[in-house]
Amino acid sequence: MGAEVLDRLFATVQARKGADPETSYTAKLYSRGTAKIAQKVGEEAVEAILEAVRGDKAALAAESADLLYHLLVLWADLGLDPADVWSKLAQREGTSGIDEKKSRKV
Ligand SMILES: N=c1c2ncn([C@@H]3O[C@H](COP(=O)(O)OP(=O)(O)OP(=O)(O)O)[C@@H](O)[C@H]3O)c2ncn1[C@@H]1O[C@H](COP(=O)(O)O)[C@@H](O)[C@H]1O
Repeated sequence: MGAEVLDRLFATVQARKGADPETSYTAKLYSRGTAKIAQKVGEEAVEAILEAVRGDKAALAAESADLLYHLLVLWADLGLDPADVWSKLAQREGTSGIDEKKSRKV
């Protein structure tokens, strides 16, 4: 169900372009600009990391949802299609991160 939820959420945040920042948090983010949205992604990542280190799985799930939402808003703001990210992940399937890193070192 994960990818479907993300695709639906992306369609929703995409549809918020041009919406009223008074009634839509997503529209408020767009109105604040790319740098602010990127900063929010960083803040939510730090909050997720802190909950992970604390070992609080419920809080980590909530912060991870905040992080993914803000990341999708950042993609939409920049016109990045989530399909491009999904295909990157698909290309990497079956390639160990250890092997990939070795292939980058000469
Ligand atoms: N998934 C989310 C989602 N996750 C988190 N948030 C909001 O993200 C904000 C994060 O809290 P913060 O305290 O960091 O934000 P803040 O108080 O505004 O802080 P600053 O921006 O001032 O730093 C909260 O207002 C949350 O409600 C979300 N807001 C919206 N969505 C989805 O986006 C859809 C469209 O939302 P609207 O654009 O508001 O209609 C919703 O139906 C949801 O599906």
